[in-house]
Amino acid sequence: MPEGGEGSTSVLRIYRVHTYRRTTSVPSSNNSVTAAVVLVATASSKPWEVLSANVREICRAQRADGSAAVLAIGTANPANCVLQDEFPDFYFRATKSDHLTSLKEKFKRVCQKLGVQKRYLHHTEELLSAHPEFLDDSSPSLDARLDIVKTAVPELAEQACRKAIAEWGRPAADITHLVVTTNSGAHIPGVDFRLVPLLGLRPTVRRTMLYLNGCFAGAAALRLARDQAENNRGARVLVVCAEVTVLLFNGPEEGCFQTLVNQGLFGDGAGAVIVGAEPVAAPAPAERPLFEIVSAAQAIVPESEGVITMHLTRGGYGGNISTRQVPVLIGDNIERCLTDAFAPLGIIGAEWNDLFWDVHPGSSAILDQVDAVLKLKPEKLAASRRVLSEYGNMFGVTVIFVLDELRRRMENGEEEGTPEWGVMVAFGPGLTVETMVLHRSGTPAEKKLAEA
Ligand SMILES: CC(C)(COP(=O)(O)OP(=O)(O)OC[C@H]1O[C@@H](n2cnc3c(N)ncnc32)[C@H](O)[C@@H]1OP(=O)(O)O)[C@@H](O)C(=O)NCCC(=O)NCCSC(=O)CC(=O)O
Repeated sequence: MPEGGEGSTSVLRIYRVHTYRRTTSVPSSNNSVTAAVVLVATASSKPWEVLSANVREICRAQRADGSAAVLAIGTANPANCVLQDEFPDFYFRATKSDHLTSLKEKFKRVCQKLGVQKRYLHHTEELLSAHPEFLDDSSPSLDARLDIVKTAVPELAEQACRKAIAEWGRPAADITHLVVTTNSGAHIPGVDFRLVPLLGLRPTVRRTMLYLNGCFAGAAALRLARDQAENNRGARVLVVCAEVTVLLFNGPEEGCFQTLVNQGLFGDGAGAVIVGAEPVAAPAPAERPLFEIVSAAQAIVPESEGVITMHLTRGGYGGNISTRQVPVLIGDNIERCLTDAFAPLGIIGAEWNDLFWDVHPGSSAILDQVDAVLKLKPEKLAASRRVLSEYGNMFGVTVIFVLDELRRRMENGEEEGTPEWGVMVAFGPGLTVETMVLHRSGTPAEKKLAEA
């Protein structure tokens, strides 16, 4: 507030910082507006001077008081389910490569090592026979692949979002922000734009589209959503990650190990999460926080550029995953990343078995390495291993499935003595590591406090 001016003090103007009305059901702290700043000025003050002098208060009034929390989760997969045991036969038949007998045997061995039992894929044998150009990555096929994902990705994303919104229990029009990630596409306007009419979001919803963030995309989107929710009072952020890996599909080739890993590991799916701070009880149904997002960080592993790379080519995706190096580098760096994530919260020397874990299941070898380095009890990565086994590696979508699996296990009492605190860890291109400290909501201690 300005001090020491001449003349009498008067209320110059009330600036509405948020203008959500009660009818929108966006959380509000009074009947008409969520927050307002009353600017007081001397008679001689100019409005802009008053505004300048109050920037700090205006900004403060826009921020939420509590920490962001996951309020609902939804997941979806295409209908076409493939069993890992049957996949080598399908893959070599569909790509007319059955004559590559020793490569097929090697592929069978690799498929058994990845930790995957089952996956869902948009591409079927019919789709592949309609696109023989997809079998050879030197054939120009990018346009055809992009045409497929242009509709398939928004459709899959829509299914996951609808489930999250249904669980949340509020109208889609109450979503204020939308964060969408995919590696499957390169369109503008993108999936974010398509989802507005598909879901009945407001045309004023604030959209952010993240392309090509690899497997850390889900954690990155949640990190962004947390910042949005905490910096915009009343914000309800819909995060959706969706992948349709038809851009990655191509035929087997002697000497190209990368193709074998790509075809045996990755799956299609979508995961949606609604994030908001200060959950509200009215109007019913009350919002139910599942996990509070207490902190979020990202780090580049030193000298890792080139360990995981991806780019678009005329034949779909190009790029490289150094499959032998990735588990080793993750093992060498994970403890430091976790220590750095917990230190600002005052936790030094944490006992890793005291936490619950949502680790991106890049493959079995990666989870084994994390287990070994952190000396985790076998059940700690059970949710990550189950998702890898049932759905494959779905890039950034996977950590959302693991979060949903953790929630399901906690609600069903399958996680005896589940810890209150946990961590999400995701890996991706570079090598980049995302860490997110989570706090489970609705613990017995919290319930007791609420009842008192
Ligand atoms: C590829 C693996 C399954 C291989 O498993 P193992 O190492 O246990 O098995 P192994 O050594 O017996 O290898 C099995 C067969 O594959 C061959 N082989 C293994 N690695 C190879 C390589 N890099 N190049 C060529 N051949 C290779 C072996 O010679 C053997 O052949 P033979 O049987 O003929 O003797 C594993 O290393 C793994 O899971 N690596 C990590 C995968 C990964 O990077 N995931 C992250 C995805 S990316 C991600 O999640 C993030 C993102 O994309 O952003």
